[in-house]
Amino acid sequence: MFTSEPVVVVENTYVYHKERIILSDVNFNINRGEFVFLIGRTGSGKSSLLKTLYADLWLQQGRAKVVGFPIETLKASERPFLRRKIGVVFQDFQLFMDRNVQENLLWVLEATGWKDSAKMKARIAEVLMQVGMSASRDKMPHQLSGGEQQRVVIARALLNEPQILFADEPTGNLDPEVSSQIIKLFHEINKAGTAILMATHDFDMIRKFPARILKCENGEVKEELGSNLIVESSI
Ligand SMILES: Nc1ncnc2c1ncn2[C@@H]1O[C@H](COP(=O)(O)OP(=O)(O)OP(=O)(O)O)[C@@H](O)[C@H]1O
Repeated sequence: MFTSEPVVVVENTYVYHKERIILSDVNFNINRGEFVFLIGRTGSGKSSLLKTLYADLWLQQGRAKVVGFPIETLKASERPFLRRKIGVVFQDFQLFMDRNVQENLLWVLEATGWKDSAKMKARIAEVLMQVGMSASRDKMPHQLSGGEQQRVVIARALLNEPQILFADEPTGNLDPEVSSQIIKLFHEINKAGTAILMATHDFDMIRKFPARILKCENGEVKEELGSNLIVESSI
C-alpha cells in the first residue's frame, strides 16, 4: 500500500544516557527517499540520537516513529521487526572476521527469518552486485581493503530492503578517495529509493554531495543551511 508517511518522525524527543540529557526537545521528520546529514562536534550527541532511533538507547521522553514503529513503546521483543526494516552502518566495519563475505550476509538473512537457501543466495548476489563486490563473495574480510569491507557492510545493511539506512561515520576510517566512492554508493542507494540519515564529520563529502543537514549543537538539533558550512570545518 502506498503511504506518504515520513520514514522518521521525531516529536519533542529527549535523548538520554541514563539520567543525563544529551539532546533536548528534538523535532524533525525524514521523508521517504530523503538524504540527510547529521553533523556536530565530537560528543554533541549524533551517535546517541541515531542509537535512540534504532532503539539501542531507551527513548525515555518524547515520541519517535521509525518506519511506522513507535520507538517510545517498542518492547525488546519487537526490536527485531524494526531492525528488519532499517539498515545500520557503523564506522568500524563489524564483520565476522572468521567468515567469508557470503557467510557474513547469510548470517543476517538467517537471523531475520529467511529460510529458502536459493532465495538467500540470490539476494546476496543482488546486494553484492549493488555495491560492486560480486567478485568477493568467497573472500575473507581480511582479504579486503577497508573500503571493500565497508561495501560489504553496506550490502549487509541492504539485505532486507530497508526503508532507511542509519550510517554513523561510515567513512571515518577511510582515506578521502575511498570515502568519496563510499558516499557515491550511498547516493546511488538513495536514488534507488532508500532514505539515509548519515552522521559525519566529513565536510568535503557534504560539499561534494549537498543534502539536507541536521546539526547537533548545545544539546539541540537544528536544521542547518549549507552556506554556513565553510566556517564549520573545524568540527
Ligand atoms: N554509553 C554511554 N554512557 C554514558 N554516556 C555516554 C555514552 N555514550 C556517549 N555518552 C555521552 O553522550 C554524549 C554524546 O555522545 P555521542 O557519542 O552521542 O556524540 P557524537 O556526536 O556521536 O560524538 P562523535 O562525533 O565523537 O562520535 C557525550 O557527552 C558522551 O560522553
